[in-house]
Amino acid sequence: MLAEKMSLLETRLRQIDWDDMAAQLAAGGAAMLPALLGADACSGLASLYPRDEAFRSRVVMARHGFGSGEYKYFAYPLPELVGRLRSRLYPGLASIANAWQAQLGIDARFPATLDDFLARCHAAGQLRPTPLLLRYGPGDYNCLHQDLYGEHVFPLQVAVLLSEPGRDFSGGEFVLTEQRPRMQSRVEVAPLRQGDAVVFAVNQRPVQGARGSYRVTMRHGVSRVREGQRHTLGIIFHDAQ
Ligand SMILES: O=C(O)CCC(=O)C(=O)O
Ligand SMILES: [Fe+2]
Repeated sequence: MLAEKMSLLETRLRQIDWDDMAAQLAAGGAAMLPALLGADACSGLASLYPRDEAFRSRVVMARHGFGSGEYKYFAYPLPELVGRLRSRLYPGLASIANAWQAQLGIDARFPATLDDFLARCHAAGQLRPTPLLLRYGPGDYNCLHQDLYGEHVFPLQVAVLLSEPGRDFSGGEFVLTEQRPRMQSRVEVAPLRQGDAVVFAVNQRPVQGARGSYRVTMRHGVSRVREGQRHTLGIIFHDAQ
């Protein structure tokens, strides 16, 4: 079963058009990866939520003013599917991240493999895993935020919708805002179905202007769930302090 899910995932990962992803990110700050996971993989991941032994911590969003609903950070070792997604998505995203660094005139580059990037995080005391499962019920939402957990930040992250809109829940749209210098903010909604992923900028991204590149600040969140239950898998590449 797991072997079958892994080979489906490998096939899907090999189909990713990284140039198209870079172009989507440059155009709007988010890129869709349709059908990254199958329905079985989605329900399997969502069903881990109550299993406390798989996680290192639980966050009740209302207690921190983050919104309403809750999430749990996975413990190491990550479930195989989550670990595989994180390590296999990283290299392509690192190429995009390095092109962004060049565009912004920043010398530092991200290493080619997740292991090498995590070694940097770990050497700086960012040791705790950040992939997470989120759970929302009726009335829950996730305020606009950025997932920053220390000095080392990988500039792109991925969220996979594990529930099916219209069947499992209504409302609960994934939203992104883009704050542009001296301009009003722009908003984008990612039209996710079950198993679809969205790739987006964690913090800032470059935009090509008439006189060189400038940075815009991105935030993401989830609008209010109206009915049902919505689960998401979040893949953040930097570890946390
Ligand atoms: O539930 C969502 O779609 C948002 C998840 C999120 O904030 C994240 O993955 O960082
Ligand atoms: Fe987030």
